[in-house]
Amino acid sequence: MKILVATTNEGKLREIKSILSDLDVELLSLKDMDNIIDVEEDRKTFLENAIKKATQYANFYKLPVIAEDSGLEVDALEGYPGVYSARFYSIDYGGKVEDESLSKDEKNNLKLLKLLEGKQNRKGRYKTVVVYYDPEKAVGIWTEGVCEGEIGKKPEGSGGFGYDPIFIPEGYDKTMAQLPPEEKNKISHRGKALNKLKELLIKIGVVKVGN
Ligand SMILES: O=P(O)(O)OP(=O)(O)OP(=O)(O)OC[C@H]1O[C@@H](n2cnc3c(O)ncnc32)[C@H](O)[C@@H]1O
Ligand SMILES: [Mg+2]
Repeated sequence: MKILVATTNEGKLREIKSILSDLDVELLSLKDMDNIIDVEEDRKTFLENAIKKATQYANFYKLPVIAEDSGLEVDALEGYPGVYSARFYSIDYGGKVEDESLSKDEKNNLKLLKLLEGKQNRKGRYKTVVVYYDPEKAVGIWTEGVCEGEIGKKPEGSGGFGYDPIFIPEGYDKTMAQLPPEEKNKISHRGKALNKLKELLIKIGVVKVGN
């Protein structure tokens, strides 16, 4: 069976495909589709955004879909960036970063480090909500995963994506970007949520292990 991994984020796509690689399914990406629709993420929670993405993509492409909404919540910033994690550099909270010579991820990280300058409490966590939705069989499942950690003082490492160069997982003295991908997938919010989803999909007979 085919499942569309409906994300525009290459880093997420890479990790989702690797974590689900032991399933007997063909994982498609938006690049395999004839045309790409844009789903506006205007909801207040990861769950609502993930449901919106999964249902809109599934109903448009008439395929079972896995979509997720995720982000970083920082305690000293009242939980920001949260659902604004992808575009944190461009929102009013904490001021905008306009340096067009930087990538979106670099602008997000620069803004976060600036807002945490001098702050003792650097605790934070990655959160994701993953949604599987099959419009034909009317099967909808969602799972979530959390990865506790703290924000480092400067970007380190070249692996992963997004906030990984400044996110130090609990129990580690390295950033997520300094860990090999398989290590990140074992401890990340995405790995936890997708492994829960895998278990449920196998349990209800939607997928099997082994390809
Ligand atoms: O919505 P889609 O198309 O899936 O792609 P996106 O990048 O916009 O994804 P989100 O809306 O879920 O925003 C998640 C942002 O949170 C950050 N993020 C999520 N998971 C991460 C991870 O594992 N490592 C580093 N940053 C992460 C990163 O900046 C993402 O852009
Ligand atoms: Mg998004």
